[in-house]
Order: sequence, then C-alpha cells, then structure tokens
Amino acid sequence: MPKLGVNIDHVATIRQARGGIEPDPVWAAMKAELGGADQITVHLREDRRHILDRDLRLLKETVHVKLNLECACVDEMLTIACDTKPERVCLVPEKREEVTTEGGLDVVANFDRVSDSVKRLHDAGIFVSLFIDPVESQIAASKKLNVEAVELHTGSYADAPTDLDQSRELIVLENASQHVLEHQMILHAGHGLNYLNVTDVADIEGMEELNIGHSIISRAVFVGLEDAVSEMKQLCLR
Ligand SMILES: CC(=O)[C@@H](O)[C@H](O)COP(=O)(O)O
Ligand SMILES: NCC(=O)COP(=O)(O)O
Repeated sequence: MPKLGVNIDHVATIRQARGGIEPDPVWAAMKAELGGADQITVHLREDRRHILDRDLRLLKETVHVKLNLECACVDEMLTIACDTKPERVCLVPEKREEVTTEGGLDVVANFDRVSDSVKRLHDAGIFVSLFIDPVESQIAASKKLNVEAVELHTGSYADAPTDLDQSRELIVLENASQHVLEHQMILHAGHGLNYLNVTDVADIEGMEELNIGHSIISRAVFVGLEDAVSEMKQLCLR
C-alpha cells in the first residue's frame, strides 16, 4: 500500500492571495503529520507564487516525516536544494504561464540538463525522483540517469472526461508502472488525484508513494486538514 505525501502548496496559495502571514504552510505540515502524512511535499516555483524560500527553510527544520521538494532543473533551484538538503527532490518541468504542472519532465529531450541536475543532487546525498509522463521512452531515459524513483504524472487519468477514457488512462498507468518496476526504480505517482479517483491508482502493484495536494487542501476547508489527510490515508491503505 502506498505512502501518502501531502502537498501543501495551496495553503501557501491562500496566504499569497493577501500577501500576509496566514495560513502558514508550516502549521499545515504539522496538521498533515498529525493526520497521518508520511511525507510533506512542496513545489518551490521559480515565480514564488505559493511556497517561499522561508517556508522551505522552516519546513526543513520542523517536519518530522520526509520532506520532498519539487523543483525545476535550473541552477537557482538546484543550489537551494543542495543547500537545504530535503530528504527528497522531485525534478519537475515548469512554465511561468501554467496554472499547474501540465506535463511530465521530458527526460529524453533534455537528457544532458537533467543528468547534470541529478548528479548535483546525488553529490549532495539527496534521493532523486523524476516527475514524468507514463511513457516507456521517458522511463527508460530516467533509468539511464540512475535516479532512485520516478513519479508518474496522473493528470491525464485524473482529468479524463468519461469513465471509458479514465479506464484507458488507468491501463496506461498500470503498464507504465510495470516498466518502472522492471527497470528496478521505485514507483511513485501523483497529480490531480482526489477522494474519488485515488483507489485504483493506490491499488497498482508496486505503488510506493502518492503525492496529493489540491484535493486534500480543498477538503480541509470544510473538514479541517487533519481529518482531510486522515480520510485520504484510509483510502490509500484500504
Ligand atoms: C509536480 C506536480 O504534479 C505538482 O505537485 C505540482 O507541484 C503542482 O504545482 P502547483 O502546486 O503549483 O499546482
Ligand atoms: N506531484 C503531485 C503533487 O505533489 C500534488 O499534485 P496535486 O494533487 O496538487 O494535483
């Protein structure tokens, strides 16, 4: 059964809407831990639209479970990652104009850049995963970089317009997961997962970790973050 990484970016999104001090993602991490989070995930974007450098620094000092930093393959972020030393870094693609991460990292097209990034992180002793589309060529390229894990982008599955489309996307994820395991990498998944669609992905053989943010923070508005995390954790463990 997969571990649950809780992405708290959107607590910071609410804070940044007013540019003040609340709600504080550091408090959110504490409540998520109390609800059973196995990991706290944050995406430090180059435009600092939600999580800020200050958040990362404080989270590194206060989070008791694993801290997973999502960031782009750019010098600024790699320097921050190597200085901060979270337990894990997940390299993701990033576009200024996107509302959220739109696709996986194109490891095939950006092989040398991703390779240099992975090397810098490994030299700093950090566990590295790559956020990729569930595509065989991307999985094979990731393996060549010796990363510990890949996180399969579940956006196409989560956003599928019909049940039939969603079943097809689930098969794509299942097949890709099989390739990840055959390549002896650790299997993670995430993006767009929610209380209705998570169980089929959690049930994929060999799934070790799911990173989930938006749906948990949305539910927390109504039930509180600790309960929202706990409910999601039950679905992952069921
Ligand atoms: C990489 C990924 O799928 C997401 O966690 C991503 O970090 C989402 O970014 P936002 O939190 O800015 O939507
Ligand atoms: N890597 C995926 C993640 O951290 C959370 O994505 P979402 O649930 O906010 O879409």
